[in-house]
Amino acid sequence: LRRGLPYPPGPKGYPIIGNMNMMDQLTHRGLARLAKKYGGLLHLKMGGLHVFAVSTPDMAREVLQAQDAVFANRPANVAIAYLTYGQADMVFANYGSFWRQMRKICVMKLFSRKRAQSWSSVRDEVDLTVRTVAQNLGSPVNICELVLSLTKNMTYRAAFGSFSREDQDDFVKIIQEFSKLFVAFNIADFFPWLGWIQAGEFNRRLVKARSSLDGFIDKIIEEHMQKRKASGDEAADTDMVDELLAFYGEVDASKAAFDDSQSSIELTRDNIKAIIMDVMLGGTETVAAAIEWVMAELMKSPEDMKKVQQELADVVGLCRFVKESDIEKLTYLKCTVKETLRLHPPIPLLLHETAKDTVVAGYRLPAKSCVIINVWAIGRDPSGWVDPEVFKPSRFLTNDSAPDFKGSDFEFIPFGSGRRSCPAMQLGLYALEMALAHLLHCFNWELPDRMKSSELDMSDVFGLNAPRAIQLVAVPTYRLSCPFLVE
Ligand code: HEM
Repeated sequence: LRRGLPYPPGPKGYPIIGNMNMMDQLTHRGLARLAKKYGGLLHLKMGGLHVFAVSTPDMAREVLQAQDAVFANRPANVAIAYLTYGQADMVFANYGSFWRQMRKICVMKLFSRKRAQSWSSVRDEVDLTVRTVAQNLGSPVNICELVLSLTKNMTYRAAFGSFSREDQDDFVKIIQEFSKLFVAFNIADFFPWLGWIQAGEFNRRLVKARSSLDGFIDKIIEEHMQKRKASGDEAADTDMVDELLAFYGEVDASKAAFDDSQSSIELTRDNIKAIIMDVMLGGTETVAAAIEWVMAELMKSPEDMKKVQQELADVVGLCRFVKESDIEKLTYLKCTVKETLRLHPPIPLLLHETAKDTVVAGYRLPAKSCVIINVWAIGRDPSGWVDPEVFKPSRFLTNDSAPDFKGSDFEFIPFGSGRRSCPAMQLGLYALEMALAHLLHCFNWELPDRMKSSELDMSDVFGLNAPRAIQLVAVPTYRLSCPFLVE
């Protein structure tokens, strides 16, 4: 029956290559343009690979709710399979008992509110960032660099505990190379029989990247194991590596079956390395891009900046610093964060894969197809939003039915929805809100060189994330009445 059904509409392709001449359209903007012509579920054929793009809230509901289990796998290209030790991590693991166990460990041991060290890493690094700004009052500050260094330090501290600056720089370079390789064009992904054309050079790059990560994390794992031995496994100050080492077994767990009935879980070194990489990739640029976009939107809209800062003055006052307990009362700041994540979701395209042949809206989708959910287009879809292109935080303020990002309002899914949604949403939001509350409470921000807010460029670029094309630079002045003590 399914074989008789048509594929969803899409641009006509050429024999053999299909739509590979349209590779450059596989971005959030390119796919949104195609969706205007072909609809909320469209079909492209990239060589031998079927690709489906989902661009409306209704279609997202079909895929992420009605048939969640069918769409819960991840497509793994050659680079992803190699760099994740054969999908031995959580982000790229296929849906099943292995992924379920990994996710349980990560949620309970790394991202939960009970893991105080992840959350205190946020507070310590926000504090250091505020001090850095206080030392540069009156001078232009590159906000992109400032917040990227904040989130890198935050994740690095949470993952590895203490760190030296050189170690961190090396690690950041390794992760950047991983990000590039994940999205690099590799002909073997589309025509496996043509892989030999590129194989030599591409494979050498993959091997080099993975052996750098091996060398780096092996050293850290050894140090942590020594520390555990010395303290009899009971060290009070545990970081993510310590938490993961508690599950370490000298078995080859990539081959071990993780069935749900197993009461004890064993992780290999490869699992531990791959999870740490997930955390660095998942938690660094996402949060940094979101902070920078909120700052940019507020500088572009002085009215909203005034409302956010007035709220901070009302709730916190101007003679003490923001405390964690203030955050829940900062309603307008929270609406501003939501509105920014609607317009600039840090992960604009979600990548899923079909586990079996299926039917959506009367169309056929074969097993092992790549399904791209365009969160960026969905957040701007006129069926879900009034004036979708306008930045208006108050749209989240007025009524109880305003969409929330918990995943059941399909017009607003910056953290995804369903089984594969972000497991660290609370931690990510905490970092985002703490950083913004401090930066906007302590300082006023002006654009440099008398630039008008209307002149601020809001273009984005496409990669694994969608950061600003032009880095935001602004000049801080101190706003509080209590003195700032820079040690
Ligand atoms: C503003 C911050 C963040 C945003 C907007 C965000 C967004 C997302 C999205 C959209 C997904 C994929 C959902 C899907 O494919 O359906 C995801 C997955 C994931 N995120 Fe986040 N994220 C954020 C922060 C973080 C942080 C701080 C961490 C870790 C420290 C993290 C770790 C992960 C992991 C491990 C996954 C993979 C889950 C899986 O495949 O089962 N994220 N995130």
